[in-house]
Amino acid sequence: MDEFSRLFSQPKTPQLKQDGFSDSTDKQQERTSPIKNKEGNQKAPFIVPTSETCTTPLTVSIPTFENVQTLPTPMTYTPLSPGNLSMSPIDQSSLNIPKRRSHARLLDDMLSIAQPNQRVVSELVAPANLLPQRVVSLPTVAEETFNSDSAADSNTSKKSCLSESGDYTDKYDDETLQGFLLDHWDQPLLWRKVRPIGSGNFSNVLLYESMDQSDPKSAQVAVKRLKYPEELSHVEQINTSLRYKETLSRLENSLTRELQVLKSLNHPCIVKLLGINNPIFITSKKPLHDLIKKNPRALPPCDMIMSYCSAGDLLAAVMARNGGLELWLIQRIFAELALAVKYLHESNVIHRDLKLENVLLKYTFDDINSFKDSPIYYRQNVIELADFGLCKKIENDEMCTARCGSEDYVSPEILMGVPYDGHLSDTWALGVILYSLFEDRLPFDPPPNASMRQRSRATSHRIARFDWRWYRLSDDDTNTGKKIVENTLTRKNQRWSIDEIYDSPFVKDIVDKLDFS
Ligand SMILES: Nc1ncnc2c1ncn2[C@@H]1O[C@H](COP(=O)(O)OP(=O)(O)OP(=O)(O)O)[C@@H](O)[C@H]1O
Repeated sequence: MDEFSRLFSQPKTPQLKQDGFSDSTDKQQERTSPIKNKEGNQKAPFIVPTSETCTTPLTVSIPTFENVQTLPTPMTYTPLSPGNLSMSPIDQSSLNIPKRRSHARLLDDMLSIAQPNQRVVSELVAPANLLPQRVVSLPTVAEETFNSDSAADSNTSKKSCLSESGDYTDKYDDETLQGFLLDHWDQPLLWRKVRPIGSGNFSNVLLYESMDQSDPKSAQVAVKRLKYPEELSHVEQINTSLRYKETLSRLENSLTRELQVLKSLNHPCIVKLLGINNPIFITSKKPLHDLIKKNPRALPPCDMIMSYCSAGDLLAAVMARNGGLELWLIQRIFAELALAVKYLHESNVIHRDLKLENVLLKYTFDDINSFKDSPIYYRQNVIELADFGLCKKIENDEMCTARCGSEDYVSPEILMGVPYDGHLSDTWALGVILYSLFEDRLPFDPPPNASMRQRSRATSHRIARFDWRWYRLSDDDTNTGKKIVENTLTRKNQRWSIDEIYDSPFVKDIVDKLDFS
């Protein structure tokens, strides 16, 4: 098995519980904690207003981010000027992005699902002696619980669930999926399993092909199979514990939100929900409760039938070619991503989990290169944005309080625990993505040639300090995309909105040429 195959065979790190982050209420609590300077002396307090009163607490505490408790007062963002670096210290041949490590999504909705002994984000600091190298996820307790690679396991439990769960199950076996295209609940269709294609913290994704192949749109589909938490998947009798009920409700909220939002979206650069294995997941407001009532012993599987992107996710694709994506390709991919996010924000949806793994490619880089000069180049989208598990439909000026996202992409205001504007957290994540494509490293990883001390600093610490800089592009004054990064990886009151990103020459030059109609 070569190195890349080995990397990708690693299960993703599950999203993790933050005990101190259980503020699922809308009202933000005041948090207090002394801020210390380098010597450990208490500094002037950092101020966090409450969402309700906007009064000033004396100090702030950052719950459970042990390594963040000594945050300095966030500094003005000062990326080092290109002139300060005569030569990039980065080894141009090395690629430092590839790390399937901390997909540490602080999923507010899932808090009660996590096991008490799961890792927390602050444990994901790079070991002090870590040399620049690829880092993969370390196995965790939760991975043992929901082994993301074990499609076979999930099939087994699926089979036993299904045989007992009534409707929509009789035609099912391990290799065959019965499902329904949206709003065609009276016409069951059959798909045959081809192979697993990916896995996340909350799902396994498998490729299926239609048995009759009559509809090209659903001839090949990606089936996103929800992973039920252990405590929900092996219920031998009706479980009336409070924890069980909370877990069920939170999972149900998250699932129905993802499905309803996906169902409402229609954009070429966004993955499509084509159907579902059981219409109750779409038609009921409380599908899991309804299903449990039907069969209290186990939950039947939830299989979302999605459009299939045959070239996989962007992180995997970038890794497979060891980075070094050409500028025109980065520009094209990012322009489509900006289009997708603009559409989402105009639809009052925030994504909250924008990252390289959630950008899916319809074509390989080689394929894109091969039709780059043909007229279809601008008529065909090359990406689809996926994973709406953390998305939220919001009112116009609604602020969010749920701390969620993936560790490397999360904005400082989310880390700080203050109510945040989800639009701006999305544009922060876009900045992280674009930087990563330009530099082949994540912006808040330990810098190349970092000292032991710098390495031991948490990613969250660097994020809170806006501590990033250009390396590979330090001397490049021609790349107009740099402006997007510089105006997104910055304080929220200076940060670009999606419209500003869209209007920047780097994006506009491409989107003006696109014609997906
Ligand atoms: N429509 C698709 N076509 C091709 N591959 C897909 C598709 N959907 C998902 N994948 C693959 O499966 C992986 C996991 O999917 P997804 O991110 O939706 O799951 P998740 O459990 O919500 O993940 P996360 O832990 O990131 O929240 C993706 O990174 C991608 O590699």
